[in-house]
Amino acid sequence: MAAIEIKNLWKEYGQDVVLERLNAKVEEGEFVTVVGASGCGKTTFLKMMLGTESPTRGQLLLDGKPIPDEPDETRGIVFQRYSVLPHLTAVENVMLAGELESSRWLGRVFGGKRRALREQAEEMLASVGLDQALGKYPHELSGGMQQRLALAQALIKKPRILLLDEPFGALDPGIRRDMHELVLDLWRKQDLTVFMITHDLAEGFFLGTRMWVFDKERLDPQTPGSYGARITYDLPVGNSDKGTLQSITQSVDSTARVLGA
Ligand SMILES: Nc1ncnc2c1ncn2[C@@H]1O[C@H](COP(=O)(O)OP(=O)(O)OP(=O)(O)O)[C@@H](O)[C@H]1O
Repeated sequence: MAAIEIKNLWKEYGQDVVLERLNAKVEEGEFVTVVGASGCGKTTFLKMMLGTESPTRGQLLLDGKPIPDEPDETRGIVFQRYSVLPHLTAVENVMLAGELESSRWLGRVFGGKRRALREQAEEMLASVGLDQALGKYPHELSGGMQQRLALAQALIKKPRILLLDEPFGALDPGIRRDMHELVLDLWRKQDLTVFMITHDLAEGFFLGTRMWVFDKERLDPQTPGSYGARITYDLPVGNSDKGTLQSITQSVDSTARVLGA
């Protein structure tokens, strides 16, 4: 059985169809990169994976059961600009992410549990290269370091699935390359299944084992919300030729022109 199964999935907001008829199976350990025009529903899909949005039709299954409809320890998420508490240090921010999970009602843990959590948070920060920044506050960290902190927060609960919504979009190219290495390392070492949205096709090709293109097959320029996006390409990346890359770029650009009009 595939770890994740998407069966005839739809998402509509009122009259607007955002996603329609998505079908796919994803095995444990795949790294799926998701590209597509702005506004065609990539984040909406990730939110359904996280459980903060529900499908309007169809099913999203994890191990054959509907994916939990609220965030839990199975899934971690990193956004392009992350939100941490500015008055907490790096290690405290990571501990908080672990605390909220292990003590749902109080939101705090004490004594031996707290010491264990601190150790875990320190290890997690070391694994993302922030061992020298445990006591730093978010405003003392660079953009790349802040995204490392966001990764540590997402991973403290040992999720099976890591959801990344353009996590490196705001970073300089050099820093991005370091982050690529880090994310590939975490993916391999922690046996993660990753879904990562990117606007950068080359990044999608480089990082993924599989790339999905979200695009509208049917597009009415007068009412772009009449039809939803689908997975128009599902490619094992690494094996794709330049022509494919070009035709994806053309179709995504023409949808982007209509949606951005
Ligand atoms: N809560 C909501 N209520 C109504 N419409 C929404 C809601 N959330 C998203 N949408 C609409 O759904 C569509 C898809 O949005 P989404 O953010 O998923 O696109 P995206 O592909 O991730 O875009 P981007 O690449 O710019 O982040 C947009 O038209 C957006 O306005």
